[in-house]
Amino acid sequence: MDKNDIFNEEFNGGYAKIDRYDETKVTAVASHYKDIITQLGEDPEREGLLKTPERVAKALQYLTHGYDLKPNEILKSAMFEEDYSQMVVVKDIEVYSMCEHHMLPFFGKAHIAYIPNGKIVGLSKIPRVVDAFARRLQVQERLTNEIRDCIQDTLLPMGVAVVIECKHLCMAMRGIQKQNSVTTTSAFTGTFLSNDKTRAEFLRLVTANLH
Ligand SMILES: Nc1nc2c(ncn2[C@@H]2O[C@H](COP(=O)(O)OP(=O)(O)OP(=O)(O)O)[C@@H](O)[C@H]2O)c(=O)[nH]1
Ligand SMILES: [Zn+2]
Repeated sequence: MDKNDIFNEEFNGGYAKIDRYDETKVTAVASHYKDIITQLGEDPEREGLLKTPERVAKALQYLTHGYDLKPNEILKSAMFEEDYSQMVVVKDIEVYSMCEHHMLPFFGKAHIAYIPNGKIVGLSKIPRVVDAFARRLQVQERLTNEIRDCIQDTLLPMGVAVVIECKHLCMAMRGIQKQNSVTTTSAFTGTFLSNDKTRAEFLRLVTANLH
């Protein structure tokens, strides 16, 4: 099976099959989590917690499965020559990532545009690229730049625009505890950088989604 699809297929089916996980990693991570549960003052042997180390290990493996994906290969698998040179915008792409400082989730939406230069890409591949970079330990700024660079370097379009807006749980359920703050990051190449009108058009198309 295509490695890019291992977790997606399982989760499209609504259920994660245990045999798809890397059992060696699951066992190693789970044993650490058993210690962590003890250190937190809990009893890892009580019924509700017995399988928790393994569950957490599998959850973390899923939440970081982007390391196993090759985003540039994802794009290359569906690039088509096409004489279309207007902006292509894919907006409201759900983002779920983990902040690398606290390993707590940050989540929100990505809005992505490119202007073709002889080639278009299969639309679903853009959210797949977002996931490939988001499902890692991240900061929002690097996530934004990595998506931009991948699309620019692989598809070689006239320009790429990426806007991401996320809530960070490390700022909501701990720390500064701001429940409603949203962080917006953006990254541009080519025409989106050099042409104010093009950038404004992109921002106009996605602004309705910004908080
Ligand atoms: N720039 C950036 N910062 C982030 C992101 N996710 C979390 N952070 C911040 O990373 C910083 C880590 O700062 P530290 O002072 O080392 O950690 P801390 O003591 O837990 O900080 P507080 O969250 O302020 O309590 C915090 O300010 C977080 O808000 C991100 O995606 N981008
Ligand atoms: Zn954080």
